[in-house]
Amino acid sequence: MTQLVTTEEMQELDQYTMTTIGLSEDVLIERAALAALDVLGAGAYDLSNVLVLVGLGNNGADGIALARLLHQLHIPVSLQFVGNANKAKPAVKHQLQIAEACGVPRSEKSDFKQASLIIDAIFGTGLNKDLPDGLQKMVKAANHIESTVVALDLPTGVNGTTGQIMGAALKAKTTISFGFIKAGVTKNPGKKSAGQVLVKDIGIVVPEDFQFSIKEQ
Ligand SMILES: NC(=O)C1=CN([C@@H]2O[C@H](COP(=O)(O)OP(=O)(O)OC[C@H]3O[C@@H](n4cnc5c(N)ncnc54)[C@H](O)[C@@H]3O)[C@@H](O)[C@H]2O)[C@@H](O)CC1
Ligand SMILES: [K+]
Repeated sequence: MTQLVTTEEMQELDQYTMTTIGLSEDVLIERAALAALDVLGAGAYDLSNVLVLVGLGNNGADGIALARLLHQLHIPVSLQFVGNANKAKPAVKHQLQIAEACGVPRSEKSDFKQASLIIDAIFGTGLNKDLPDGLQKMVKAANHIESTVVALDLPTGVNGTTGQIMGAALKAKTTISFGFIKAGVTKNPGKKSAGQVLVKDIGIVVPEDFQFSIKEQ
């Protein structure tokens, strides 16, 4: 049996875990990154040149932490920001400081053809409007050359609740869902963008009286 969630429910559970239970945001980010590392380390991916595409919210923070973990294992990895890093959320800036201190390389221009694997850490459950035009173009270019993409939590551009495509969506080989599978990756067209969907525990706590809006499947 699998419990699906809407993005609103996932955000509520993230908040409950942080504010009521007291597990820090950094711990959740580190666990998300470790969970993704677990998947990548299982041997199904070419890790010879990993490119992590990073957005300005916590999905990006997960990606930066993952890049650091890969770098510390001597796996060739570089980080590329999508958007202006100065406008990033505090968690992203914090992860970036740590990554820089550890010497994780940053790349300014995307060369999708060079990458053996692209990690999509641009948008997750926070996506609430269509992708900006420039990002739509970038997503389409990446899809066009059929890069191997592993999406963190959700493929960028997929509405996590409805499965709708918000302008354009990255086509992933695998989507690693943190905590719970978001309903949007079980409904087309989001399902097609998500590829194989895996779910990984990151320590999210569910209140006893919590009512999920979707029945277990
Ligand atoms: N406690 C938490 O909140 C946790 C979050 N985690 C990760 O963080 C993700 C959610 O993070 P965020 O809520 O920061 O959101 P995202 O990182 O998905 O998005 C970042 C922000 O971009 C803005 N935005 C939305 N749509 C946009 C658009 N079309 N164009 C431009 N800007 C747009 C929103 O303000 C949004 O908060 C999850 O999917 C998961 O990967 C995990 O690290 C676990 C813990
Ligand atoms: K993502």
